[in-house]
Amino acid sequence: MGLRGSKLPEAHVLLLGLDNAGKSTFLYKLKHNMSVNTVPTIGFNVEMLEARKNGKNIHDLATQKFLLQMVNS
Ligand SMILES: Nc1nc2c(ncn2[C@@H]2O[C@H](COP(=O)(O)OP(=O)(O)OP(=O)(O)O)[C@@H](O)[C@H]2O)c(=O)[nH]1
Ligand SMILES: [Mg+2]
Repeated sequence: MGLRGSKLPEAHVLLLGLDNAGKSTFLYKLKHNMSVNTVPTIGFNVEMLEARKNGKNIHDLATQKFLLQMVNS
């Protein structure tokens, strides 16, 4: 966590899962709010996300129900 000139705290989040689990799909759904076609990731993906997007606080993402809605919508 850090501030880096912003009032919003900064967090580094590591998303781990088995091959083909949907990690990249989930990451790009969060970042772009759209479902993207993915290819198997070689190495890893790194993206920066705003803590607040579309009026939703990132803390709202903690519920599984919300996560499933995000990915499947
Ligand atoms: N039905 C369904 N398919 C999903 C979902 N999320 C991802 N997929 C599909 O699962 C496949 C793998 O998704 P990826 O996001 O590439 O998975 P990954 O975990 O990044 O895979 P690696 O990079 O190989 O580790 C793709 O064909 C996605 O379309 C989901 O919520 N439901
Ligand atoms: Mg991937």
